Amino acid sequence: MKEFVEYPDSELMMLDLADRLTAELGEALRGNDRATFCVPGGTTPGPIFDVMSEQSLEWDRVFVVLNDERWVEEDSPRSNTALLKRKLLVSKASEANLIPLFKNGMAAEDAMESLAEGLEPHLPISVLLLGMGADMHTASLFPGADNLMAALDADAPLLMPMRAEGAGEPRITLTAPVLNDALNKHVVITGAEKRAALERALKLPPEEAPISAVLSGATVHWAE
Ligand SMILES: O=C1O[C@H](COP(=O)(O)O)[C@@H](O)[C@H](O)[C@H]1O
Repeated sequence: MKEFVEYPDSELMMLDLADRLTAELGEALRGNDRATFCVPGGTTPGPIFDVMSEQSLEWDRVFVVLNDERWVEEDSPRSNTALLKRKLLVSKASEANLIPLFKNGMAAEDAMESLAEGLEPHLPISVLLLGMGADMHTASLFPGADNLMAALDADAPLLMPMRAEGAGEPRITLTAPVLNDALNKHVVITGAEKRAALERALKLPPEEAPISAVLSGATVHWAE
């Protein structure tokens, strides 16, 4: 891990982190014609998205992709794509471009190739924000998942389908090498349980604690 930043409260963390991510995207756009912003789903990042969506940036040059998607249709409350469309891709950020990680009416395994083709031109990721579950999963790299070892491999493809007991539905995830190639890497976590899980993960191999596979060079942001 590069740095562990502890904030007095989660509201302040979300505001500070939003500013930092927007600044890093701005920096990426100064040197390139476009930037790729890779973000988590789940319950944590909503307040960051709320702030960022109102911030001034050349959003039409930003390409947004999820770390992972739950293989459910967009009308499901579990859809990470729906969260993005509701929280980030609104207001000023409605100009940003979404790189899809879901295809209606197809199995994850069958959609993998065409979704990877859509992602490939936008790599490496300019700015990566990851979340983490209390079980030490990040993206959809779950402990005990069927394709975990393949997704951690340095030669992994860009995307992999993933099924795990703790995951609920089938998943699709960016793999560890794609996440690790990101030019700026952040992890956001809240609460004592996740902080304890992160501390445990630092002593465990990635097959037991997948978050530990992507911590190198990452700044971890924590608040109660
Ligand atoms: O299922 C998922 O979980 C993680 C963590 O979610 P949270 O609700 O505990 O914040 C998330 O980072 C990932 O993108 C998501 O698909």
